[in-house]
Amino acid sequence: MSKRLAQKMPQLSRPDLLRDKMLINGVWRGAASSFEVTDPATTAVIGTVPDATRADTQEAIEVAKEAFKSFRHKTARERSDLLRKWASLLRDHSQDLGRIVSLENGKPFAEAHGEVLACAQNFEWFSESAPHYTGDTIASQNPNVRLHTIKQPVGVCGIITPWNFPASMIARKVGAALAAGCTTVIKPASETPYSALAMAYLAAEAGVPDGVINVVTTHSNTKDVGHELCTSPLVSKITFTGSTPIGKLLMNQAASTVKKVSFELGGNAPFIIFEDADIDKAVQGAMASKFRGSGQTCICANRFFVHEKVHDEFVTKFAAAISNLKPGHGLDEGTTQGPVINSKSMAKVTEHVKDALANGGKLVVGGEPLSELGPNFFAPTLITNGNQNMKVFKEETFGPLAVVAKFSSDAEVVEHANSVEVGLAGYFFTKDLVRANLVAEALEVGMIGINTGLITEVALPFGGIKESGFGREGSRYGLDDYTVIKTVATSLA
Ligand SMILES: NC(=O)c1ccc[n+]([C@@H]2O[C@H](COP(=O)([O-])OP(=O)(O)OC[C@H]3O[C@@H](n4cnc5c(N)ncnc54)[C@H](O)[C@@H]3O)[C@@H](O)[C@H]2O)c1
Ligand SMILES: O=CCCC(=O)O
Repeated sequence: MSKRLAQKMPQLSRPDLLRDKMLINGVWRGAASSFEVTDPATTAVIGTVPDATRADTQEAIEVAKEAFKSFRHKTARERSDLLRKWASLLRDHSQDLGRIVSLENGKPFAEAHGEVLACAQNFEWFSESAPHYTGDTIASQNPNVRLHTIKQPVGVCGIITPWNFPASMIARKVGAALAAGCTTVIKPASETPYSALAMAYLAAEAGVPDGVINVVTTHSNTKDVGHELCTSPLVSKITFTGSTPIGKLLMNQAASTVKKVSFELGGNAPFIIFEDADIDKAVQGAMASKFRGSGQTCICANRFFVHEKVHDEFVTKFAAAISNLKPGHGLDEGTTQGPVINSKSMAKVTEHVKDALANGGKLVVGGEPLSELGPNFFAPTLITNGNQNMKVFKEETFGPLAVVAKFSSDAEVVEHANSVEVGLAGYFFTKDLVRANLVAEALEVGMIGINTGLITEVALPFGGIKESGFGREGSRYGLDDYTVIKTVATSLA
């Protein structure tokens, strides 16, 4: 273990939560080879985990299929109790889990800890939903027929998740899956497997039966493992959160066996400030929406549109707030801004900054890597004079870059906001009730924040439209994606 690593390795009150094996059928085991996981702030190695193969994945799928035979018959109350216990263990160990999330993802500890609590809330939500999720009695058109529906678990779910929320992207899916009575094979991102493994370890402690939750970690065999999950006839559903290009690839693969699918894909959120907005509130919202996770959340504001009458006031206050951010290691006290995940992300932020400046942008704050902090730190950056020729107005940066464009009319700004292929989240600030309704209806996105930059909570139906995907996670719709409706017609004649 490297010295650099030892400095940042968090002290855990439960060191056994840092698992270095994968979980198949209740057994913690290795694979033929393993891969290294690194701390994005330093690139020091945290440890190694198994590099699962297609054969390992087939085994995990088979045991999940076997476990489904009995798990599907657990009563809703029994599944509810399991989720409640799991949530409670997550709360008990939230400090340790937060440290693991922060270490492997890079986000500040406070954000990582918040993510763990969000996981517990997800399990609590689905624990409450399970016993209340029932079919319907339907009035038939025929007096001699009775119709009713039953909702049944879809079966084995393949779960593929990204690194930006190493814990909560899994919780949203596995919470709903277990509430419905499904079993799962989880493939976490290779950058952040430890959070997934720790959560699965606590699931076993909560009493989740062997084979219900399986975790396969992989790096060099990602394509094979993904292909197996998406094409195996034993898997009934694929749920994926990640980029739009990989989503399209997996959707194609899943079509071969007509699986039920839900896809939470990339965004490119517009953030609009109208002339009647409360500017201080808008700055607060912009900070929360743009810089959470160092700009690496799928619902991060990516394109700022500010009315010409309030542009200068907003820019001055936004620049001051950005200058107050404190970049550093996520586990260091006082850090409010971690690194980006890797060199590929650094390259993308750098490219978007250069491109914006080459297309007439004016640098206000930041603009450069913070190499003295580590290889993956980029200064929180603000650029004005934004325009539609810039790359950042066409694709998400997924990094700490905010570019502001001026606008002068509602029609113009809505047209620009809708000019991209994706539609996940959108935000706007106004005090005008009529405008608020009309703009909310006009924006082509799945989720809208009005006078707020923070929208995520478990009660909110989370998901996108257009090329941001489909399906809704959390909320009262969250179980629909993990169940099938069976209709029963009974003849009385
Ligand atoms: N809509 C949402 O809820 C949401 C949430 C988080 C992230 N995202 C999006 O995810 C992207 C960033 O995450 P990322 O870089 O990890 O995305 P990614 O698509 O590269 O990876 C996501 C997951 O897919 C896996 N993967 C990659 N290639 C694969 C393949 N060929 N077959 C099977 N699996 C494969 C990765 O290992 C990871 O587990 C951004 O575009 C972001 O907007 C969306
Ligand atoms: O990155 C996507 C999820 C964002 C969130 O949970 O707020």
